Amino acid sequence: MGLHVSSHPLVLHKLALLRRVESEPKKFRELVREISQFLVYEATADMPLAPYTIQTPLSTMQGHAIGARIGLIPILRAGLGMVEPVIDLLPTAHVWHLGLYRDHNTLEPVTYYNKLPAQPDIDVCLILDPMLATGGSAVAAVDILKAWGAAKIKFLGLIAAPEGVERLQTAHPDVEIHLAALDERLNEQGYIVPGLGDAGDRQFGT
Ligand SMILES: O=P(O)(O)OC[C@H]1O[C@H](OP(=O)(O)OP(=O)(O)O)[C@H](O)[C@@H]1O
Ligand SMILES: O=c1cc[nH]c(=O)[nH]1
Ligand SMILES: [Mg+2]
Repeated sequence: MGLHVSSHPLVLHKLALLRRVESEPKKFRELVREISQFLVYEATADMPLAPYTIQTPLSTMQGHAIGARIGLIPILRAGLGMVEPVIDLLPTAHVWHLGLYRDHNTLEPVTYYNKLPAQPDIDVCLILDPMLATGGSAVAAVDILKAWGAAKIKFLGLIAAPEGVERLQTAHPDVEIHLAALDERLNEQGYIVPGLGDAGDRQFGT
C-alpha cells in the first residue's frame, strides 16, 4: 500500500532510453525531465481542488484550481534535474532544497544543506530524488520534513530497489512512493541493479 509504480507505456519507453549506457548527459537530463512530468502527473491525481468562477468568451462557469500549497523538496544533487519539469507543471510550488550525500563506505546519508524556514508553509511536500537505493537518504529527508512539521509527504523517484522501498515504508508508512520502476536488487556497493548507474554523475557529467 502506498507504492505506485507507473505502468504507462510512455514512461517505460523513456525509462529504457534513460537506463541505456549510451545516453549522454544532455539526453539523460532530457529524459529525466520527461519522466518526472509523467510521475508528478500521476502523483498529484488526488490533489484537492478549489472551485472558482471564470469567464469564457461565451459565459461564466466554475473552474478549478489546485487547492493545496505544494512544496518541492529536491535532494541534491541528483534531484535537481526533477525540479524544473515539476515546477513547470506546478508553477506556484515552493522549492526547498535538501543537500544529502551517501557516504561511500557506510552508505549512510550525510546532510550538508538544509535551509527550511522555521514554520512549514505548505500542505503537501513532494520529495524529488531519482534513486531510492538503500532508502537511507529518503528516510533522512522524511525525518527532516516531519521534524519541521510537514503533514503530508510523497516521494517521487525514477528507480527504486526493493530494499529502499521496504526501509522507507517501515520507517514512514504514511509516505506515498511514486516510481517509474522498481528494480531487482542492490549490489555490494549499494547501487541499484539493473538501475542506471549514478544519477548525479550521469546528469552532470562527473
Ligand atoms: O537510498 P540511498 O542508498 O540513500 O541512495 C540514494 C541516494 O544516492 C544518490 O545520491 P548521492 O549520494 O549519489 O549524491 P549525489 O546526488 O550528490 O550524487 C541519490 O540521488 C539518492 O539521494
Ligand atoms: O544506483 C544508485 C544508487 C544510489 N544512487 C544512484 O545514483 N544510483
Ligand atoms: Mg550520486
